[in-house]
Amino acid sequence: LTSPSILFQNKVLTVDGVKVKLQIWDTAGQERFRSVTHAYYRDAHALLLLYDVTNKTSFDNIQAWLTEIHEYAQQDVVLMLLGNKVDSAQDRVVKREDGEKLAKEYGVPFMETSAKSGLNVELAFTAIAKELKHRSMKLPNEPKFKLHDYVKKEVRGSGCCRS
Ligand SMILES: Nc1nc2c(ncn2[C@@H]2O[C@H](COP(=O)(O)OP(=O)(O)OP(=O)(O)O)[C@@H](O)[C@H]2O)c(=O)[nH]1
Repeated sequence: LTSPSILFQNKVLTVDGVKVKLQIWDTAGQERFRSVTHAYYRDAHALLLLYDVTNKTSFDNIQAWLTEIHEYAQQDVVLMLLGNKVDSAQDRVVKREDGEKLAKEYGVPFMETSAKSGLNVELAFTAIAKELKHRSMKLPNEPKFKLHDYVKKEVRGSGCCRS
C-alpha cells in the first residue's frame, strides 16, 4: 500500500450534534492499482463516484465503476454520483440531465459540484455523514434518514437560472 496515488484525509463533521469522522481515500481511479482499490471498496462505508463534466470519458467510465462496486463493495455501501467542475461552463460536455439519468438508472443520489467554487462540496460530505450517523445510531423513535430526499432538498444548481 505504498502507492503515491492513493491519498487519504480525515474530516470531522458535526451533524445533528454528533461528531462523525470521515476517513476519505482518493483512489484517483487508476487502473493499475485495481488490486489495491478493491481492498478499499471492500471496507468502505461510502463511495463517492466523481466524473468531470468537461470530460466525456470520465462520465462513460462511471458505468464500469458501478459494476466494479457491485462486485467488490459492501452490499449496503452508501453511494453518491458527483459531476464535478461545473464552474467550467464553457467546457461542459456532459449535461446535468445525463448525470441525473445515470444516477436514476442505478438508484444513487446525484449532484453536480465544483471543487473550485465549493458548490455542493460540503453538502456531499454532510449527506454521507448524516446517512452513516443514522445507520450507526439506529434510534428506534427517530424517523429514517432519507439520503435521496436530503440531497434533492439541499442541492444547489450551477446555472444562472436554477437554484
Ligand atoms: N475548474 C475546475 N477545476 C478543477 C475542479 N476540480 C479539480 N479541478 C482541477 O482538475 C485537475 C485534476 O484534479 P485532481 O484532483 O488531480 O483530479 P483527479 O481525478 O484526482 O486526477 P488524478 O489524481 O490525476 O487521477 C487539477 O488541475 C484541479 O485543479 C473543479 O471543480 N473545477
